Amino acid sequence: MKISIASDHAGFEQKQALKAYLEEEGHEVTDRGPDSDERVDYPDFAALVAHDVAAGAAERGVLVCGTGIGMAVAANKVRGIRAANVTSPVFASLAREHNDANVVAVSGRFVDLATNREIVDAFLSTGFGGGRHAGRVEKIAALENE
Ligand SMILES: O=C(CO)[C@H](O)[C@H](O)[C@H](O)COP(=O)(O)O
Repeated sequence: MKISIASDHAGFEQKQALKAYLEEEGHEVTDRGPDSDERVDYPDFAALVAHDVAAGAAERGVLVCGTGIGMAVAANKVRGIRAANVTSPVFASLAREHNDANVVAVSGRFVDLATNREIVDAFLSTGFGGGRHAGRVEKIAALENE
């Protein structure tokens, strides 16, 4: 799968590890930075990944900051993005199954790497459930026209 990944300084270390893990798993990963743990602003990097996904250059996005919250808030400002801030594998599955989330935002400071690997695995391997969830996701999209 084509994946776009980025972080801020707080998520840099786990971003590097998750990128390597995803590549080992056979995914095609675009690293949108940063290249060091020098302090940066998370919206700049959330935007790069969100635009990759919105444009179809990547099928899914992975973002890492201190909590994942700022990244998700910023990514969700881009039309077509449904970013979920996730702290457990089951929430990752539900974000896909119920919400058709296309970006996952994880915490580099409060969630360990092993858990974040499981989160990303669940996020990438779970399909959208459709059915009763489809109309709800359409209503989310309609909010973008208000
Ligand atoms: O956006 C966040 C909080 O919701 C992220 O955790 C950021 O990584 C965090 O705000 C960065 O904080 P810092 O004090 O500048 O390291």
